[in-house]
Order: sequence, then C-alpha cells, then structure tokens
Amino acid sequence: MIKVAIIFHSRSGNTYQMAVAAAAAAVKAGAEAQLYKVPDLPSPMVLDHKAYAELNAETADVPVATLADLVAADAIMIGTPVHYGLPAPQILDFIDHSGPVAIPGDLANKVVSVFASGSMPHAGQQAAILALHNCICHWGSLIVPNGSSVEVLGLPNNGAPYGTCSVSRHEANNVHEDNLAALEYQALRLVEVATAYKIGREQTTSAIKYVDRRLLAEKFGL
Ligand SMILES: Cc1cc2nc3c(=O)[nH]c(=O)nc-3n(C[C@H](O)[C@H](O)[C@H](O)COP(=O)(O)O)c2cc1C
Repeated sequence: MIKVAIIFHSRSGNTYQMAVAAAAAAVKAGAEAQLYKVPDLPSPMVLDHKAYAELNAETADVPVATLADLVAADAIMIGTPVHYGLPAPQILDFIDHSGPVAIPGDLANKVVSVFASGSMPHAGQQAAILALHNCICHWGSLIVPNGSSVEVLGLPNNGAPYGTCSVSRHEANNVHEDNLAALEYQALRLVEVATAYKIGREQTTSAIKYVDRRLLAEKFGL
C-alpha cells in the first residue's frame, strides 16, 4: 500500500483543512495517509490569535514531522500558507534541515505534490507552490502537478495547474468546496503516480544506487 505523508503548516486552519481533505482523498484512493505538522518557529507572526489558539488545540495530537517520516513515505504532499508570496518560513525551515536525507538521495524516489492557501486571489499561491517545486528538484523527487485537463480543475475557484490554491479572504477555516474537490483529484493523481512508480522501480535499475555514501559521509559528516 502506498504511504502518503502530508506535511503542513497552518495558523488559521485553512491549510490544515486542505491537508485533512487531501488525507481523506488519499485514503479513498487506496493509500495510507498520515498528517504531520512541521515544527513552529520561536515567534510566529499571528494575525488571528483566536483561530491560532483553536487550531493549536485541534492539532495537538498531530505528530510533528521528522526527516524519518519523509523517508518512510512513498509520496509526500506539502501544504503551506502564503507569506509575502512565499511558502511559510516554518515549511522552508523544515526543508532547510532536510540535508541529511536529501543529500544522499533518500528523497529521490519520492513523488511530491504541493498545495497552498493565501488570503486573496492571485496573491502568491502559485508562486509559493513553484518555490516549493524548486526545493523538490533539489531533493531529486518527482513533482506531481495538477495540470488542467480535468473538469474539476476548471471550477470557478480552481484553475492553477501547479497545485490546489485556496483564497481564505483572511477568514479561518474558509476553504471553498471547489478547492476541496481539486484536492481530491490532486491526491488521487499523486497516489496513481506513486503506485505506478513503485511498480516500475521494481522492474528497473535504480540510478540512485550510484550514490557514494562513503564520500558523502566524509564530506558532509552524514
Ligand atoms: C506573515 C504573513 C504574510 C502573508 N502574506 C500573504 C501573501 O503574500 N498573500 C496572500 O494571499 N496571503 C498572505 N497571508 C495570509 C495567509 O496566507 C492566508 O490567510 C492563509 O489562508 C492562511 O492559511 P492558514 O489558515 O492555513 O494559516 C499572509 C499571512 C501572514 C501571517
């Protein structure tokens, strides 16, 4: 069974709502799904303190992501709020610390897909997703975008081929049903690609086997 790790950061619940929908969709697609929140930073800029406190209580039992969780997964979804047109710094900080598994190629056979929530239309959701696509290239993983061929992706509140984007209008837990439907497609597509890739890898020679772990251990202390 394909294991999907859904890694997210959220402050007012929108990205969390998207992550929950993605997990349900991955399970519906026949995979095993686990949500992970990335560690918070020491002094987060919080706009909606009530929603932040409620979300902290609601996600108290959601495990904090570790690098081992990335390695254990076949497929990874990353969910982020948009911060000044970029992914949230919590997500970037987590990725910054992924060297010990990224450098030796332990993430190279992962299939990865990204979604984002911003407050306003055209205010950086796609830029944030594409910024995370850059990181995924450094991991050597396979990016699964949404594309635009399927009807659900053309619903009025969808349209970004890169990954599902929501517009919260500064409201907590305000993800539109069009976006939830797009996430169902995105998770199904991710599970499909991860399944095909897993079967295909059993029938081919892995390029990753050429990684010289001894050299990396010497150079980076990994
Ligand atoms: C520091 C900061 C910067 C933000 N910058 C943007 C931005 O560039 N574009 C945007 O659409 N929303 C921006 N927002 C709003 C959030 O992205 C938006 O409210 C999002 O839905 C929050 O997701 P969450 O409910 O999962 O926390 C910003 C919020 C914060 C706290």
